[in-house]
Amino acid sequence: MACRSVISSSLHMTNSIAIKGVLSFAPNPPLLHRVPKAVTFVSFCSSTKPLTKSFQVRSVASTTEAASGFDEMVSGTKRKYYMLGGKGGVGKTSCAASLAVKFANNGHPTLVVSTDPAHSLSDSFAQDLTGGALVPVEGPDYPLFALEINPEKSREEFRNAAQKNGGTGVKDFMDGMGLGMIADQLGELKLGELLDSPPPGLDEAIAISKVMQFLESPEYSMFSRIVFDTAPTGHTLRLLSLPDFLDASIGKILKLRQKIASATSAIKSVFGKEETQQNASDKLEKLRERMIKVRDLFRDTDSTEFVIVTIPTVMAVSESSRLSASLKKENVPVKRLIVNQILPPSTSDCKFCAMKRKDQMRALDIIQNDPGLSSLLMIQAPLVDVEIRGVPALRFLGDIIWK
Ligand SMILES: Nc1ncnc2c1ncn2[C@@H]1O[C@H](COP(=O)(O)OP(=O)(O)OP(=O)(O)O)[C@@H](O)[C@H]1O
Repeated sequence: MACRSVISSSLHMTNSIAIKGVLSFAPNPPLLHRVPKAVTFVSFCSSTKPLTKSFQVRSVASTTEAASGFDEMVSGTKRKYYMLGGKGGVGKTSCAASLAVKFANNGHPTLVVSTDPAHSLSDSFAQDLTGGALVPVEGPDYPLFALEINPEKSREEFRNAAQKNGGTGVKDFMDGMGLGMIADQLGELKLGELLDSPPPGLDEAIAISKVMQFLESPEYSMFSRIVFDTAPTGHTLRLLSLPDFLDASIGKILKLRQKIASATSAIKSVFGKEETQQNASDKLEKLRERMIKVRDLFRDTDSTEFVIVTIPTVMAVSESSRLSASLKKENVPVKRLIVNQILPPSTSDCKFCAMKRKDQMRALDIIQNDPGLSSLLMIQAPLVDVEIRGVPALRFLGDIIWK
């Protein structure tokens, strides 16, 4: 038996076999402006009797009834950061992009940033957003810009600054001056090694610190909402401890540099390198400051929230449970859990759908019994039958998720 149970956009439906209900969203009070929107829920199964309208609307409502608390997310003009993260492929980019569109359509000049080395923002918005610079996204009512950070390029900048001060460049320099003991201390920092074969998460740490650098510049001051589409869980977890590690490493290098400054200044002035070293030192100090800002930003309950995205499978939920525990341990504020791609209701399932639904129920059950996950506000997002690409599709998804 062929069976379909879908939720579809009125923008999308051309061959609606059985449109069962139209639910008009009662929009939340706008910050500046909001366009009312109607979304059509469709459910049909080719060989079974059609669903009744009342069942349809009631069932869909049960899928989406838990409000995301968007009112709270959208209120206020003070800048807020939202970081969306989870296992690979669960829909982080779609959820992040739909949130960014929703903020922009509610009056917030918004920036959506991808720090995932495998960017998919361009695919999600169906626009070319590559290039490592601010790119305007066409479509939303208020300004929405996207930024895909190039981790390779950022890492190269970091490497250059570090090498001049504490990496192999300085080590060789000091070896040459008979300061081997200090050089050994430098070896302990393992910074050169770190940069040569960076662990997962370093790229992301550097990418986010790059964003911090951008945010200090005046052209970024307009953004009141900043949404991060982060790299998959493993990277994010390592990222949380990296700023501390890097901060300590850079701090040690700077201290060391001060110690040897007097010993080397005469030699450096002979070789005319004083100015270059000072510039590099300033750069490193700035990077260190940014790392501290990144660390503080991740833990600032007033302005930042990490939203966990998952799907209803045992594997994804287990990973989300670990992520939630780690975020808690690191004092990163988490309030919401999106369970994405939930099968919409249907009176009659094919064998495949019935099995899938049972699996999903089991995964939802695990969430309810998980001490960390169950304490979060669960937002259930349905599996839709459109590919989430382009602003209209993101707006459609956003209106379902962010209520
Ligand atoms: N609720 C949904 N219904 C239907 N398709 C969805 C839904 N959410 C996401 N998708 C689709 O799933 C695919 C993966 O989504 P997305 O790129 O957002 O995931 P991701 O977690 O960011 O992936 P990655 O870890 O690879 O960056 C995309 O094709 C997207 O259109």
